[in-house]
Amino acid sequence: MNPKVVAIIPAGGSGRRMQSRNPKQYLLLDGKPVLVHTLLRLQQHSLIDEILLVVPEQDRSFVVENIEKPYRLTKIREVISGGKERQDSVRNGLARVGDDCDIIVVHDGVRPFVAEETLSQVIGAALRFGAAIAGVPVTDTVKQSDGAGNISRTLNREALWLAQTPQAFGRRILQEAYLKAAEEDFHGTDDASLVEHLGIPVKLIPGSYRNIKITTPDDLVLAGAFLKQD
Ligand SMILES: Nc1ccn([C@@H]2O[C@H](COP(=O)(O)OP(=O)(O)OP(=O)(O)O)[C@@H](O)[C@H]2O)c(=O)n1
Ligand SMILES: C[C@](O)(CO)[C@H](O)COP(=O)(O)O
Repeated sequence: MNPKVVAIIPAGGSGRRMQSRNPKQYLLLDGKPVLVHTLLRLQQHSLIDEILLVVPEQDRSFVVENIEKPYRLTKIREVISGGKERQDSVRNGLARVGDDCDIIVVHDGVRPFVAEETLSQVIGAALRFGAAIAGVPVTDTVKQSDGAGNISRTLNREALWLAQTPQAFGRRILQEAYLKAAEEDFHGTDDASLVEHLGIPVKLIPGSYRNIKITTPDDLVLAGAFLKQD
């Protein structure tokens, strides 16, 4: 039997660094909200069975009426209220995952350029090894600051990667990681950090430099250029 794959899409942020009136997940790219671009990529992926979409609590009905229904996002099983931090939003999504799920894929609602191939490879590696994320090698030289405006050391770039989403995990592994994080008040900026905290190895799958997270106004300019090329 095929494994059941559920995608949790955290889109519950307010986009402070974008400094726009509307949260960045609703800003238009080529006439469609950023979040719709992202969701269509997951909707169209043959390995993804269900989507749990997490949005700001006050936006749930807006998202159902203006995103889920008009764009026929039929894989969305539930639109869930987000929490204060990204980790809280993913936790709310995780609470709605059924026991029949084998693999959970977490993917930021604001990474609209995720490639089909990246999703396939990350899901495949999670099936084989239990935990896998997409990432790209660092291309700049990385300095550690001493916190007072000086460099304390230069890190070895050979070993450094930028973590992206998608990040995929066996269901029980991610549930256990979130449980331990709650018990120990552990906070991470991605889901893999929580699994690493469990002591479980996580595979790094080379992704794409195009899989940007829309974070600042400059990212929207870049996204517009990528769309023109597609
Ligand atoms: N409480 C939160 C915060 C973030 N996210 C989601 O997690 C993803 C990555 O977060 P980020 O880029 O930091 O989004 P924001 O928190 O909205 O941005 P900022 O930090 O600039 O406020 C986004 O899809 C965002 O909507 C979420 O679901 N719930
Ligand atoms: C999960 C993530 O996209 C991996 O790079 C990133 O850590 C999210 O960070 P943010 O500060 O919530 O944007």
